[in-house]
Amino acid sequence: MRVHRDLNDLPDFKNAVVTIGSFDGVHQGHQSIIEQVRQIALRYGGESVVITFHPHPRSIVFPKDTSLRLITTTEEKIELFERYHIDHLVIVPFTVEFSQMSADEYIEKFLVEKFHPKCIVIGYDHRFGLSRQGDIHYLRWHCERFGYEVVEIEPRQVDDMTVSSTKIRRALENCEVKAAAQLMGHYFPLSGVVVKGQQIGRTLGFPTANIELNERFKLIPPDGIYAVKVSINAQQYRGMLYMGTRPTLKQYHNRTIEVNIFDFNQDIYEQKITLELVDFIRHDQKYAQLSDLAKQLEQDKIAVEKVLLEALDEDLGPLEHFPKVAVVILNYNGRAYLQRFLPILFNSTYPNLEIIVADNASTDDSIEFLEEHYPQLRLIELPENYGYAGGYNEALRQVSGVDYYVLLNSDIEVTSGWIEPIIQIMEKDLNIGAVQPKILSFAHRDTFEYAGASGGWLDTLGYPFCRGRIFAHTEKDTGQYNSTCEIFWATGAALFIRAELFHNIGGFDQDYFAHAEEIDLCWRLKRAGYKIVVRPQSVVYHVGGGTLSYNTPRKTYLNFRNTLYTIYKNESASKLLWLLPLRLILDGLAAGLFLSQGRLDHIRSIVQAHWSFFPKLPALRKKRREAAERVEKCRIHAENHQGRYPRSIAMDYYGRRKRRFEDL
Ligand SMILES: Cc1cc2nc3c(=O)[nH]c(=O)nc-3n(C[C@H](O)[C@H](O)[C@H](O)COP(=O)(O)O)c2cc1C
Ligand SMILES: Nc1ncnc2c1ncn2[C@@H]1O[C@H](COP(=O)(O)OP(=O)(O)O)[C@@H](O)[C@H]1O
Repeated sequence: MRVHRDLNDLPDFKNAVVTIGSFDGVHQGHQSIIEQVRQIALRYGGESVVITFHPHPRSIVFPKDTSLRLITTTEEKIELFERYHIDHLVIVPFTVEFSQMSADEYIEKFLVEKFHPKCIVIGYDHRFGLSRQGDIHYLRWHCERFGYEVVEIEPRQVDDMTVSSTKIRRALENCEVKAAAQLMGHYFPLSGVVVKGQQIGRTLGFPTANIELNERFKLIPPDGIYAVKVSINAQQYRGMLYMGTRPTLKQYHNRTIEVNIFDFNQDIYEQKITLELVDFIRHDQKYAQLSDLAKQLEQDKIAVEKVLLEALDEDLGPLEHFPKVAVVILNYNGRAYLQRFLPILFNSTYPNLEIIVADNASTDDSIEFLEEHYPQLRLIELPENYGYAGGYNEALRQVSGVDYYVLLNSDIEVTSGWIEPIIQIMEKDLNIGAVQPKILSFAHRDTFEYAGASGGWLDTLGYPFCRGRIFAHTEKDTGQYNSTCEIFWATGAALFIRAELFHNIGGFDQDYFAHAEEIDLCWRLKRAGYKIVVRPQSVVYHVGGGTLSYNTPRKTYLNFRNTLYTIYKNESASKLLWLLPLRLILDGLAAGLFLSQGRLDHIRSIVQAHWSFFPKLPALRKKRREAAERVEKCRIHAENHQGRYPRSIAMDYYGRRKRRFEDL
């Protein structure tokens, strides 16, 4: 798009198809006019031209009227028009002199002489020239003489636009920036220049770039805190916006507009900054002390992070390119599953996909089956059964040149478009390390599946549970956990992870053999500052218990031992001092539960688990140190605690009878 601001320096437009207006907000009504202009231009082989004015004509014609409120400044309109692919934007300098042109002069000296239009697209209410003499009829009256065509925008469309502008203004005045965005077809923009403030922000741990607006008529939503997207120098960031009089500060009470930008640390004084308001978080408030405000800011940040992640769902356009994805199934005697589920996997719509089966030394006829029926599939034959952790480590070492790994259990039925929504979000946010889809039960298709459900959480004592499954209680899926959000761990049953990151963070810990190794892997990623996310737009069905059926003594052993490993490797030293002894007691209680059920071999499993952990503690210190080194090597931010439940899930489940995740 070319922007012209000087009427004496316009190009020779080719078959110009022109529309004229103030286009405040460049909302959906305006967008449909722009689309009409583009279509007509296409028909004539001409150029699309939007003419608008700066400053706003009303501010010149009625200089004493200060009630004017604009949704968008001229600079913001330029950025928005850019998105809608017009060829030329002409910003006419609106002066008293310009306003005094007669309707005839406006047509002849301005429209015809400057633009030589082939077509003028205009609504019934458009007026021009001194005292608003000219209208669409007048324009039509002259069309033969000047050789242009007039296309009238449907009256209903014009009226809808007026209604829409009013609704947008009202929504913005009521803090409803999300509703305004829906009406506009884009977020409400707020732009200006970063100026110096009182330098208090940095002392609170939240530096805030103070913004000076450059349009006195700009409509500003009410004071409060908003989740925003931030653009500086064509770079996108996320942040939280504050607008208010800072009642907490004793000495300053001027209204400020300031933004704390996440994951950002640059001096940007005097630079241009544009915000897009995604959602309202809370109203301005007075705090007794600055330390209380700082605590509140921590909470605000969590709320804003959540809102921005959810907003991603609506923002994501189609994928522009398709990074290479390798789905790697680790198979152990799963021929029946391969036969059943591979054809469905091959129906995946994602275009840049390699499907690999790594065989963990199966003793059934898996290999023969694959060689006969899937010669196109890459088969990695492992010499022995390394378990889940070791099997994947070995196999993935042999899978290079791909951007993403998808670790998929053999007993999963995918859905055709299951890959795209996940790659979309991982491409958009580089801070996301791993993602899981929504995991439903293969047998009871409206119910979450035990392993993973709609995302993994971890309680304060290190007990995992899921959004949709707590202990043995799995919930029905009624869409209650359909939002994309951060979690603590993503299930290894269907785990999307950046390929390079998998290796850099050290892959799985092979000592686990199987069970809960993904929690350890995800925890390391979280410690390095990465996000783990569930993307419920992607759905898969899991048979479950496929390789290691639930409730076997072996599984109990691995479960208890591996949980101890995970805690010991990842928890802070000070917390371990009380947590490990407490776990001993709690595991003792679990043993009591097994005793009451007469399942003595499970008690033996717990004893074995402890026996293979506690005496080995000195040796395990090396493991802990190595994990910490890996974490430091991969660090992108401070440790990410999202998805860590601050209470005991057992207390809430058994004591407070909380069965559903949404009741926690
Ligand atoms: C997300 C966010 C929320 C805020 N909420 C409040 C608030 O409720 N009450 C208040 O007095 N100040 C609030 N502040 C403003 C702080 O007082 C402000 O950041 C501080 O005065 C720093 O100003 P400075 O940039 O001029 O140094 C908030 C700031 C941010 C970034
Ligand atoms: N994460 C960040 N968010 C906002 N501003 C930041 C950030 N990191 C560094 N800055 C810089 O610090 C300034 C804000 O710091 P602050 O102590 O609030 O000072 P001031 O009162 O002058 O705004 C910004 O103008 C910007 O130049």
